[in-house]
Amino acid sequence: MKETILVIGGAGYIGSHMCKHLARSGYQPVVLDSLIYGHPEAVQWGPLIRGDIADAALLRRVFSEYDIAGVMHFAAFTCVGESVTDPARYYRNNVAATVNLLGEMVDAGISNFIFSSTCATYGEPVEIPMTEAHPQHPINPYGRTKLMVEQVLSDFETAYGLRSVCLRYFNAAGADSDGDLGEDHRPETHLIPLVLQTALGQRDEIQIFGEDYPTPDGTCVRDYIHVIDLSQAHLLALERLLDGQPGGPTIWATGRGIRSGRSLRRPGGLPGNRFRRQWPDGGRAIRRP
Ligand SMILES: O=c1ccn([C@@H]2O[C@H](COP(=O)(O)OP(=O)(O)O[C@H]3O[C@H](CO)[C@@H](O)[C@H](O)[C@H]3O)[C@@H](O)[C@H]2O)c(=O)[nH]1
Repeated sequence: MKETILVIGGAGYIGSHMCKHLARSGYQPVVLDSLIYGHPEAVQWGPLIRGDIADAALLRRVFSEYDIAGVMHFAAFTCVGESVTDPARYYRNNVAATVNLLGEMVDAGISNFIFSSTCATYGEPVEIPMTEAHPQHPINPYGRTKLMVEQVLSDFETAYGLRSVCLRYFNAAGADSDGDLGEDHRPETHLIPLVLQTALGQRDEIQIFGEDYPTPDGTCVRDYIHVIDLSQAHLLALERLLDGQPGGPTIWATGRGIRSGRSLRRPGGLPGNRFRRQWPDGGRAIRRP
């Protein structure tokens, strides 16, 4: 058995896939999750500690109980629209609680940190394809919370030697190929699960947000990367730090943008096409932040 890795948010979508991948690769994942959004049944490859990273006493207990070689952090709030309407919730959880975690890691002498950042730290692209050097001007509070943590990490490395890799990734999609895990947000706000739920008749309708983007059908473009590929990316980043190599930011994407409007084509294997394009007021679909 290799090292023990603390996976914060390991009961969530990407975090749970990460735990399975860690276990298969010979590591022992230990999950810390508040279970606000996580699913306890998704934690199958190691212990689950229920708690919040804002709780310093809990973190101290976890760090003294386990010999933790590295921390992977997936426990952010991620709904872009909600971050606009309730930014306090996002800055408290995504920034303040994460700074608490990092401070406790420094005190415990744990110096390897893998951070799930986001391409949302870039804002509107000024050049495509984007590289790590692309200017970072996030356009919503969610993206700003992630950028702030990236900046904190840079300062913590300089001052305390806390090394980190920030994975700025695009839209996670897909599910575990054995069927053990999948995507299950409650409430669900993500495009692909919503399309599938609509096609299955579990929802009456889906709206495509925005028809005035500079694309052939006017809908927004995203780059969807498979969650298993993302797990492998996180593992490579972790092993780089465990090998003593320097960290830094890194982009993960497929390089192939897909328009939201294309998601309304009949999903493979599902009967018929339940989607009817309809706008009650005859107007255009409004963009979401
Ligand atoms: O009912 C819906 C839901 C979404 N969309 C659009 O579909 C695209 C994808 O949306 P969604 O699946 O909600 O993902 P994002 O808003 O792009 O955000 C995700 O992807 C980001 C990286 O791109 C991550 O940082 C976030 O955590 C993650 O929620 C966007 O253009 C949305 O406006 C719709 O048109 N209708």
